[in-house]
This record gives sequence, structure tokens and C-alpha cells, in this order.
Amino acid sequence: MIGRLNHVAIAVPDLEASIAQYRDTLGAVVGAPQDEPDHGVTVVFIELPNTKIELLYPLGDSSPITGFLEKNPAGGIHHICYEVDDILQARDHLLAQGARVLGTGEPKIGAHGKPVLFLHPKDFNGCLVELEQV
Ligand SMILES: C[C@@H](C(=O)O)C(=O)SCCNC(=O)CCNC(=O)[C@H](O)C(C)(C)COP(=O)(O)OP(=O)(O)OC[C@H]1O[C@@H](n2cnc3c(N)ncnc32)[C@H](O)[C@@H]1OP(=O)(O)O
Ligand SMILES: [Co+2]
Repeated sequence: MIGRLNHVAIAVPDLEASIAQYRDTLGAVVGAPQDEPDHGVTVVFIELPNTKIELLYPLGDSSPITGFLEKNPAGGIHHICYEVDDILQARDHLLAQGARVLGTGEPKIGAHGKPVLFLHPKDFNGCLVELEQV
């Protein structure tokens, strides 16, 4: 059911410093910061030849990454995103398997303009999973 790795997301405490580090120290192609108010984050995509890195920084008063950054003040890997062909079919299969789909259970439009869903990290070895329909 899951396909390609779409991105690995890293929550960061200082977005400008992380942008400079990926661009100047690691020599990567770094995109412009993009506010995602529906998700409570500002994102920056870093294009790698085989996948993307998504830098995450809190946006607004109730960002879903605030608690994570409090527990991990230096930042850390926050989630991985797998591609799926049919997100509703994937969701229904996962629910039938006993996995917990976060939020309302209905896909939201993600940073690439495509439907996304999140799965509870406690159901996947402590790893928050995002699914993106491509
Ligand atoms: C724009 C879009 C895109 O790419 O298109 C995005 O990615 S938006 C990316 C941002 N959006 C999201 O993350 C949406 C989905 N996330 C959520 O609904 C939430 O962040 C939860 C994953 C449910 C966590 O919520 P919250 O921090 O309030 O819960 P909590 O502090 O009570 O945490 C419950 C337990 O889960 C653990 N926990 C929390 N966040 C975690 C993470 N990212 N990875 C692994 N474990 C995590 C906590 O340490 C805790 O474990 P212990 O009990 O053992 O201490
Ligand atoms: Co993501």
C-alpha cells in the first residue's frame, strides 16, 4: 500500500539557522519558507536527489509541534511521509487494522497541495507517519 518516501520532517528551534546550515554547510537546494496555517507550521523543503527533507517550525498558538520541541529543544526527526495512491482506501485499511488516524480522520490538504493524513506514533514504533496521496 505505501509507496515512495516523500519526505522526512525535522522540527527545528531556529528556522533561519537551519536554512543556512542546509544551504551553506550541507550544500543543499533549500526552498522558501511556506506558512501552512491549517497545519500550524511553517515548512521549508530541501530537495535531495531521491527524496525531500521538510524543516518544521511552529506557526500560531496551537501548533502540533510545540510539545515536541519542548521535549526536544535542539529539534529532532518529527515524522516520515509515505506516498499512497488512494488515501481514503489507505485510511480505511489502516483503521480496519487497528491503527489510529489522527485529527478528524478526514484528509487535509498538505504542503504539496495533496491530501494528507497522520497516524499515531505509538502505533508505529514511536514514529509519527504521514500519508500523502500523490
Ligand atoms: C504540512 C504537512 C505536510 O507535510 O504536508 C505537515 O507535515 S504538518 C506537520 C505537523 N502536523 C502534525 O504533526 C499533525 C499530527 N500530529 C498530532 O496530531 C500530534 O502532534 C500528536 C502526534 C498526536 C502528538 O500530540 P501532542 O504533542 O499533543 O501529544 P503528547 O505530547 O501528549 O504526545 C503523546 C505521546 O506521543 C509522543 N510524540 C508526540 N509527537 C511525536 C512525534 N512527532 N514523534 C514521535 N512521538 C511523538 C510524545 O512524546 C508522547 O509520548 P510519551 O507519552 O511516551 O511521552
Ligand atoms: Co510532512
